[in-house]
Amino acid sequence: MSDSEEEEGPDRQLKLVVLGDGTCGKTSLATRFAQETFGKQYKQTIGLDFFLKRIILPGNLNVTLQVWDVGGQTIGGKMLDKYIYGAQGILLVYDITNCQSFENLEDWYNVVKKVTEESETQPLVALVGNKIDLEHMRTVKVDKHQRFCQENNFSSHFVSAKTGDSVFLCFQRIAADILGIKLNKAEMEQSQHVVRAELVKYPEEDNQHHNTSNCQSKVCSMQ
Ligand SMILES: Nc1nc2c(ncn2[C@@H]2O[C@H](COP(=O)(O)OP(=O)(O)OP(=O)(O)O)[C@@H](O)[C@H]2O)c(=O)[nH]1
Repeated sequence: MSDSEEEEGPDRQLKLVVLGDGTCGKTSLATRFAQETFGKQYKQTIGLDFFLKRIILPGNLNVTLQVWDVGGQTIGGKMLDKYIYGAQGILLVYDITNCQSFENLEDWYNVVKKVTEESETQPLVALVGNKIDLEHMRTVKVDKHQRFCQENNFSSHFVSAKTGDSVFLCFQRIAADILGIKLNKAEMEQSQHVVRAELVKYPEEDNQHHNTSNCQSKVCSMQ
């Protein structure tokens, strides 16, 4: 073992379980975080998918996050308890444009409580509102989200798996909270994803240029 490995010590491993209704974006969230990709095509998760990602927290602490992406159809099934068992963090995910996906989190959380009531240590639970790129279609009010967090002592997150907005920050904050590490403002700002939007400039005189192949395209970066 090299000196630097000795100094760093072994990686910490955390099990994070992602729960919520089908199509709220759990797989998209996990793949955005672990692989930095996003697929528009919906492919239902049957049972469970599994992702690993190593992050570094302040103090040079290496943490490997095991992300358990649980299919939305597993609620009521026999395996769900086993997936949740031993988790240090639970992400309760809903789609901000789909009220039902928010209301149903009560059922998901009841399963979590049942599985963990006998455990010595309770998992950290995070409420994650996904699809904030669709803010104009929001049906779940921010107030409702905040109230649910306060009533149950959840940490609060809003993300977009599609654009990547706040996804890394969400996982980083959850890992840091579990390990009792405080992130300062600069560290959190560094983790904010830059959202890239495609700007397309159409020809000014439509009747002269019906062919759009000479459109100019620029990329606009926002934070
Ligand atoms: N606009 C938008 N679409 C998203 C976002 N996240 C996911 N989607 C889309 O929503 C659909 C469902 O996403 P999934 O990640 O497969 O949903 P899931 O929760 O894993 O679904 P199950 O496997 O059934 O549990 C897909 O078509 C995604 O492309 C997002 O942040 N914004």
